[in-house]
Amino acid sequence: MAEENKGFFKGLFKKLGLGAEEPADTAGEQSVEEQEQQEAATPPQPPVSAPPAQAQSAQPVVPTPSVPEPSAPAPRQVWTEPTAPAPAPVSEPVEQSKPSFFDRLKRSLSKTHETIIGRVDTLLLGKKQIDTDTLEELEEILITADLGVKTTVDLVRTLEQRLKRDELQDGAALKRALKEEIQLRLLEHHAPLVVTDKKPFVIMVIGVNGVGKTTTIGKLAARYAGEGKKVLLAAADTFRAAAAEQLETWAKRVGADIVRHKEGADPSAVVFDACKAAIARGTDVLIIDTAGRMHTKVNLMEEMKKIRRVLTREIPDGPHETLLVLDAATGQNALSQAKLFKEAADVTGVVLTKLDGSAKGGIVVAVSHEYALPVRFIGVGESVEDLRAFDPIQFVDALFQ
Ligand SMILES: Nc1nc2c(ncn2[C@@H]2O[C@H](COP(=O)(O)OP(=O)(O)OP(=O)(O)O)[C@@H](O)[C@H]2O)c(=O)[nH]1
Repeated sequence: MAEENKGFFKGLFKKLGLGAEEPADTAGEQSVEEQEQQEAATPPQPPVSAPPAQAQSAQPVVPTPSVPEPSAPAPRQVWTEPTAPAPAPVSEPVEQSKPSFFDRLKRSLSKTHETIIGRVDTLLLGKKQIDTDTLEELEEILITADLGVKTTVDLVRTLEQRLKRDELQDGAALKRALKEEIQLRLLEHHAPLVVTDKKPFVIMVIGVNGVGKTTTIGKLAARYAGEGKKVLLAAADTFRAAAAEQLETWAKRVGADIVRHKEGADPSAVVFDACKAAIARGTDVLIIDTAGRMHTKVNLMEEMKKIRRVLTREIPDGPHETLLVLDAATGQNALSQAKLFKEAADVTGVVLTKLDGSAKGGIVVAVSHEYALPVRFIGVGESVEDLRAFDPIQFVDALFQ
């Protein structure tokens, strides 16, 4: 068995209480993630398979003097986690520090918790025995809770097998088994986004408009700039002037450079200039914002192909990550978008935004399992610290608690 598989099963057995030693390190965690880990009051993390290390190859750095210099970079600010609010009045000596990320995640998932776990609890209330009828009802709950038909059918089939093996004696056992099986499916494709030291490491961000793409780019820029990386943003969403302005505001705020053209300009031209500038300036991370206004698959494919053609001419192994942003609150629509973009744009990772306040968080499981895509980050609010590296164990724990 491959080493990483051993690690995976060891971690899994530990999670299931079947005895295993120390969990392996999660590969590729960034310093912000370390802060997140400290914050999160979660049980020990099982190992997750890190994405295959990308071979180091020297970038053909050909600085071209003719490259138009983008606007001067704002002074770099190092982003840190906001500090805890001021201490409470003396009358309340209880801890008043800001809630841990785990607590915030739990709160964000409270509607999804109601939709899935609340209904499962009602189903199991007073049930002395679990039978196939119970599993049929569970199937209906999961489908209507946005876990997707394919994932639900797979989950329920596995639970049926466990029922036959006499593993589901009561409601508590069924709930435990459901949690384990959801975690397993999320872990199957899980891999954090590892920004290697390729210069520049290119992240192309795609998704339809309004899903939180620009905000996500701003938050990512803050994360990487906070780690001391030199970040350049490419405003290749040229359809809407406000998009580039919004990106520029983020660039100033986090101390990143930006390359932008006039509204309506050719997105590929922005990408070309951004690549040249990134190479010339020794940028660590180049993040490309793209427009999400291609309504048909053919249009989308053509636009993506064109951008990639221009990009790979300058940076032959780029983009190193094609990040699809999906709005979790749109449920099944997000699933359809994942399908369309996966077919058209070689998606390598997903960001699920707006999980806060949404009852459709089950979509995280559906997107990951149905399309075999790693969820890299989740968005649980509008502020910078609300974009978090996705942790399947923590996510499912928060969902079930
Ligand atoms: N509550 C919440 N709001 C979010 C989150 N992520 C983004 N938003 C908000 O969603 C709205 C749309 O975000 P944008 O970043 O402008 O979306 P976009 O996909 O770039 O949209 P276009 O620029 O129109 O293409 C903004 O008001 C964001 O603040 C999140 O995780 N939670």
